[in-house]
Amino acid sequence: MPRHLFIAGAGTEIGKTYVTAALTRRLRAQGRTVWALKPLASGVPPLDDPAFADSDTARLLAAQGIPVSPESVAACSPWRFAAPLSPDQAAAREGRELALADLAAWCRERMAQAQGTLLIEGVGGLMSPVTDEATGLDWLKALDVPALLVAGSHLGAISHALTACESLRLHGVPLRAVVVSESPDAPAPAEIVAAAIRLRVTAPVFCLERGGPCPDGLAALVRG
Ligand SMILES: Nc1ncnc2c1ncn2[C@@H]1O[C@H](COP(=O)(O)OP(=O)(O)OP(=O)(O)O)[C@@H](O)[C@H]1O
Ligand SMILES: C[C@H](N)[C@H](N)CCCCCC(=O)O
Ligand SMILES: [Mg+2]
Repeated sequence: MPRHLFIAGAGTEIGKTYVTAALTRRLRAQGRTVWALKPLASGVPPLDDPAFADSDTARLLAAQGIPVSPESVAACSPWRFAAPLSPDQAAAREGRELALADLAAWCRERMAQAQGTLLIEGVGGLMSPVTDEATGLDWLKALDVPALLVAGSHLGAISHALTACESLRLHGVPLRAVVVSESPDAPAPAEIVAAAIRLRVTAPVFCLERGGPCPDGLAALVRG
C-alpha cells in the first residue's frame, strides 16, 4: 500500500493546511518520519513580508519543526505565486507558466526519495485549475497516491464533500479518509455534517473541531 497521501480539498480555505499540520504534528509526536509539502501555492507573500508567516508553506514548515529560510521554503513549495487566485491565473499575472508534467515529476521524485511519509497538500478544491489545462484531480491522478479529503462544515459542505468523493471514485482514486474541519459560524455541529457524509461514503470520516487536534484514528491510517 502507498505510504504517501495527497491532501485534497472539497473547496478552498476549508482546512487542508490546518489538517495537514495537525496530522504532521501528531505523527512526529509518535516518532514517525513525515514531510508535509505544498508544492504549488498561490497567494504567497514574499519571504520578508510579515504576512508570510500565515502562508501554507510557513505553517507546514512550523509543523515539521523546520525554520523558514529560502532553501526550506523552496524545498517545501517550489512553485509559489503572489496573487490569491487559482495557480494558473496567478502564474499568468507573473508572466509565468506551469506544466503538470513538471509538477508531477517533482512530486514523484520526492516520493521516491522520501524516508517516511509525504503529505502533499493540493490547491483549492479537488477540481480547481492548477495549470492552463490541468485540475487538481489530474495532478492527483498523475501521482498515483490515495487522497485524504478535507471538507468544511459550513452550509453546503455536505454536497461539496460528496461531490468530491464521487469524482475520486469515478476516477479510480483511492480515498483513505474524509476529515470535516469545523467552519466558523457553521449552522450545525461539525459532527452532524460528518455523520451525513459517513452515511454515504465507505471511507472513514473524521471530525476536527475548531482549534482541535488531529482526530484519534486519523494518524493510524497513515502508513510508513
Ligand atoms: N479546525 C480548524 N480549527 C481552527 N482553525 C481552522 C480549522 N480549519 C481551518 N482553520 C483556519 O481557517 C483558515 C483556512 O484554513 P486552511 O488555510 O487550512 O485552508 P486550506 O483549505 O488549506 O486553504 P487553501 O485552499 O488556501 O490551501 C486558516 O486560517 C486556518 O487556520
Ligand atoms: C488563494 C487561495 N487560498 C488558494 N491558494 C487558491 C484557491 C483557488 C480556487 C480556484 C477555484 O476553484 O475557483
Ligand atoms: Mg492550504
